[in-house]
Amino acid sequence: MPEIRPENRPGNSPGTPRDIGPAQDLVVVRNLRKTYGATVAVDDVSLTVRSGEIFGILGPNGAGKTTTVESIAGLRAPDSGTVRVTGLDPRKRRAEITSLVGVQLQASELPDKIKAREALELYASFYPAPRDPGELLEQLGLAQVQNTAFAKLSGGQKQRLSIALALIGNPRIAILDELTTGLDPQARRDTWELVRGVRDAGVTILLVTHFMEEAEYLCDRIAIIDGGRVVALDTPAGLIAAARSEQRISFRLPGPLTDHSVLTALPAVHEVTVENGRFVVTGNDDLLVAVVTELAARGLAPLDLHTEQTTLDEAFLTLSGRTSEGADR
Ligand SMILES: Nc1ncnc2c1ncn2[C@@H]1O[C@H](COP(=O)(O)OP(=O)(O)OP(=O)(O)O)[C@@H](O)[C@H]1O
Repeated sequence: MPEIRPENRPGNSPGTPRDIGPAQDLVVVRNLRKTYGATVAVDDVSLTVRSGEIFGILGPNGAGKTTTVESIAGLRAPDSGTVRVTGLDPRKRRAEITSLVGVQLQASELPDKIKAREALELYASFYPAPRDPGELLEQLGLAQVQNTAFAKLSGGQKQRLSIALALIGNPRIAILDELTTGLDPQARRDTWELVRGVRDAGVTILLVTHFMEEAEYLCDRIAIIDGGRVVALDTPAGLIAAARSEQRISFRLPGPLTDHSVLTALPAVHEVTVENGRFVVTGNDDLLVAVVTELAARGLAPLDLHTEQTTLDEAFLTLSGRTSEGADR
């Protein structure tokens, strides 16, 4: 019996997990460099995307994100370095790469009058083993608007259509670039759930974004790119941990604590301040347990206790050495 490889199996759908086997290195980028005249778009990028993950490329405008993923899709020729997708050179194996890698079309690139279903059927005709357009319309919640002209679709529907177009060729990898830009919060959430469903069905996702919240919510691993270089690459939790220099807790006390040195003497504590009767204590990872235990030994239970977490936003700023104005673009 011939082997049916997952990427050739028709009808894979969100909610029907593919049997993709153990994770493998699907995309391997080594020392990628790409210039446009005097502009260094990508200086030196190395990363590996494993099968089954949602891999995020996060960074400010002009960081080199799009040039990196376009090189992976074979749309740009690197000046130096190597790119391999399932071991293939995307510039030399165009036909295979086109089937393996689905690229999200920017929604505005479709003609106004084309209907959602027509667009999908047209794109399906470009691929050797496409997915069924009707099934994709159903799965992406577009069946009701399949005969609606593109210009009349809502922002969320246009975005879902662009995801459908990235998936129509039944790819192993989908590149989604600025997936939710311009969407309202509900449409953004809906799109995130959809992307998770696509991944759960076995499509590896390479997600380009400059939204921290999106990267933190969706991605298994994230490469932070800045100035054409990878400045950090880890899980969202790993990036936050790497950037976290100290923990901070704050609380009130039901009774007086006249001598603060009982807290400052604890090895886990760096600093104690009191603002309007509220204690703010910073220290290392053991801070919370150490402080609460010490207070309990004195019969004091802290009230209104808050622990402050480092966010991915703060991690990005720490790891890239940027100011918040520089990151929020
Ligand atoms: N075709 C091109 N010709 C000339 N310069 C380019 C071209 N494409 C990109 N650049 C420049 O290369 C740099 C990196 O661009 P790139 O689009 O890869 O970054 P990005 O991180 O995706 O940015 P954005 O978030 O704005 O899309 C930028 O300075 C950009 O102006």
